[in-house]
Amino acid sequence: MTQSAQSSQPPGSTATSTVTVRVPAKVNVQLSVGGLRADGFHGLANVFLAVGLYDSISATRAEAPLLTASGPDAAQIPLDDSNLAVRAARLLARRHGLAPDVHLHIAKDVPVAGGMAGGSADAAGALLACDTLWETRTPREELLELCAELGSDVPFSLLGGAALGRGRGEILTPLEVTGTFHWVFAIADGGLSTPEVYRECDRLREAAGTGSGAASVPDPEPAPELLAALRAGDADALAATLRNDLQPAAVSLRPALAETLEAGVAAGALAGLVSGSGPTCAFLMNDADSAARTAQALLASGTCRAARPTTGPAPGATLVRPL
Ligand SMILES: C[C@](O)(CO)[C@H](O)COP(=O)(O)OP(=O)(O)OC[C@H]1O[C@@H](n2ccc(N)nc2=O)[C@H](O)[C@@H]1O
Ligand SMILES: Nc1ncnc2c1ncn2[C@@H]1O[C@H](COP(=O)(O)OP(=O)(O)OP(=O)(O)O)[C@@H](O)[C@H]1O
Repeated sequence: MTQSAQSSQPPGSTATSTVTVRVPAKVNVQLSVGGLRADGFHGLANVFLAVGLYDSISATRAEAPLLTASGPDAAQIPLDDSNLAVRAARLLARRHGLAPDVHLHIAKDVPVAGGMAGGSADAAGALLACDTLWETRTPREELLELCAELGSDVPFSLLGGAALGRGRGEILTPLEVTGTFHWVFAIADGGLSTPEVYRECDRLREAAGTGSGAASVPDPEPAPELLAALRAGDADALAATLRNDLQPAAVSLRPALAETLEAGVAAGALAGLVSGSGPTCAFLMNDADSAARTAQALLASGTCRAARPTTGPAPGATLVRPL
């Protein structure tokens, strides 16, 4: 699997032999991080919101496995067997005793290593696309279990909307949301490694003398005011309760993020926070007009590479071809 392509359609695809799935990015409106567990993960109270930046994953029957990618940042993703979409296709094929002979094509729009679960989106998309192409009809619960095997964020990429993630983030409870929240995402040059950001979080906790183990960090809980703000569709109340325990670690590894966060708030955001493990910064806005203005001001501030206005919640992995 070592080929890249620049077109948005997989080469050689035909209308009948290709399945395409669209999958959203996410922002964590609450990311409360518990102590480091014995298995190397952290217990979380993780409130996910899917937002309107999407990757599209196409699956086409092929004689042998092949992966291609397109989009401005496609060169940043691995095209070998470490790609999460490839791992997803192999996992599903193994589950059903099939050969993983499929051409996967990723049309990439979610920032790479940006804290917006782009790789997870591709994994969830590949699972759904291959399950449809191969007519394996895997029950939803089983698909969610396969997602969890691939990564902590992957089940949410399949589900979309808004959800509380417990455990390491993979145990999901859908959440009620009223209306639409407006956001601007400030995309940085270069990514941050998720395990490194968690390690930095532990290091900062140790340095502060609070300890980083499961015995010393209280079990994280979702904030009732934040869940109420989502239920009510109240952007001001949500802005007052946004929280990301990984933010100090992301800013410690990338101090320039402090300037991006300041620039967004100075440009009219209700509040800003680092998205997940960063370095993308997320700004909650009042409406679409202020989102467009703030995106322009952020770009002009020179504190980010790109600024994208969008909304959430967005639907989870969705079949877009064939309809
Ligand atoms: C930061 C978030 O994006 C917030 O939603 C997620 O917690 C990260 O989820 P992800 O990228 O799917 O992460 P995984 O692929 O499951 O794990 C990658 C690495 O991140 C760290 N990790 C991840 C999830 C978690 N609850 N605790 C962790 O400490 C571990 O070092 C793990 O080896
Ligand atoms: N399909 C994929 N798309 C992007 N990155 C991938 C993919 N498959 C594997 N990777 C690897 O995973 C790393 C993390 O990429 P990803 O874009 O998922 O980060 P992220 O959005 O910060 O993740 P998260 O928010 O879930 O922690 C990349 O640096 C890349 O090496």
